[in-house]
Amino acid sequence: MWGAPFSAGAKKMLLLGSGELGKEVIIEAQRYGVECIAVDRYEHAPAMQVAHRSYCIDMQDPEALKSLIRKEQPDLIVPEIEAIATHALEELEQEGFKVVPTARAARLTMDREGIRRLAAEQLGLPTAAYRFADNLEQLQHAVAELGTPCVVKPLMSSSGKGQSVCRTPEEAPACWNAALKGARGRTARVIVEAFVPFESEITLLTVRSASGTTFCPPIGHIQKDGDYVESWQPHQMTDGQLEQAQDIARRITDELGGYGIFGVELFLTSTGVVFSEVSPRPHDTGMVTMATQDLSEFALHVRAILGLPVHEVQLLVPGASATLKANTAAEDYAVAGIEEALKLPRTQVRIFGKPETKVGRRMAVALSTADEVETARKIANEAANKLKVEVNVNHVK
Ligand SMILES: Nc1ncnc2c1ncn2[C@@H]1O[C@H](COP(=O)(O)OP(=O)(O)OP(=O)(O)O)[C@@H](O)[C@H]1O
Ligand SMILES: NCC(=O)N[C@@H]1O[C@H](COP(=O)([O-])[O-])[C@@H](O)[C@H]1O
Ligand SMILES: [Mg+2]
Repeated sequence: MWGAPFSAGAKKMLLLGSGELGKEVIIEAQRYGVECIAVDRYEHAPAMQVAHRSYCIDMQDPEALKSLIRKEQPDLIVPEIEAIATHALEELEQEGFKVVPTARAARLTMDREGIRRLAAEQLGLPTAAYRFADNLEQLQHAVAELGTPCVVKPLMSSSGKGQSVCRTPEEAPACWNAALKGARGRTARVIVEAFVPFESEITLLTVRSASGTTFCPPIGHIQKDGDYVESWQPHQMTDGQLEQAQDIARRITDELGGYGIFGVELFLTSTGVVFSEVSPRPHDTGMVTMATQDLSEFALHVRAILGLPVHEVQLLVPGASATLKANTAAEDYAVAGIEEALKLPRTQVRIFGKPETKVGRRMAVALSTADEVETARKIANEAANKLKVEVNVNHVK
């Protein structure tokens, strides 16, 4: 039970990170009459454009974070990205604020070391062999121990930023420099992972709610340079693989606790299912659920975090998503080709409305459904190819 937005009895949700995923979370929360506050490090972020109000702060600055939250007094603090001063969230939780799903989950998953040690060393989940390194010498030692190819990632980064595959020991210095450049956080430490020769990879969206734990049908995806370019649902798996995947997802999400959706990333290999990482929030590859499920991953997240019941998720139709990325940096841009994309059958597009482009920045996504996943993938890719980011179009206002 809650009052209208702006009233004393309003239910207030404060989102930390305001990208394309947060935009959909806020749209779903608005449907429940929740008062929505969007926060990010830059102005006019996508979720800010659909929120009741917004703030631009450095979310890695604990003092800035605490003073905003104490001022706003939200009922729910919803992390939408990893790069947040999570120790400040733990302090706020101690004061009685509710962090989604929990402040500890946000802290452990923002840092690849935290979640990897928990998954592999505490829970005994199968993962790639790994080492950590604080400098080039340690990285070279780790590469020698793990063998090549291996994958080097900054401890704090997402969407593949700063990640590289080290194919020979000679490539180690280039990998070290790439990690330093791409790290979002304030640490120079990296994780080095043995390369997993997977047959396919999936996201198993897992919802923890007042009704218990429920799983969405598996989402298959393809990543380029560590970032997702295409996803589809359902992904064909054997009963045995699905059982292993759900078992891993249940163990890691039970350990993290709290209510909300989790994107559990898994590799399917010839010898079994391997845990990769988990997001305690909606997942980019899960955008496909806006077209395929009765309740999208965003609707499920909002329902779960509000403490509402969540029933078994219904897959209504097979579908796929394909992304549009910018290839140059520009402040003036437009997305062309929307009409052509929408001429394709059973296709929708979502344009995120980011204020500027950057090299490799995700700007929009095409969503298609069909009677077969393969057809949906083909059409979603065709639709995304019709979309173009045109820069410096010199719009006259
Ligand atoms: N050890 C590995 N072996 C093989 N491929 C890997 C390995 N680690 C990562 N990858 C590939 O790189 C992709 C991105 O890796 P990861 O999920 O760790 O990065 P990320 O920056 O956290 O991405 P996101 O934030 O989009 O989830 C994986 O989905 C997979 O395709
Ligand atoms: N893999 C994580 C992911 O997809 N996160 C999504 O991307 C946004 C950042 O985009 P930007 O880098 O273009 O600002 C985040 O805010 C979130 O919505
Ligand atoms: Mg990932």
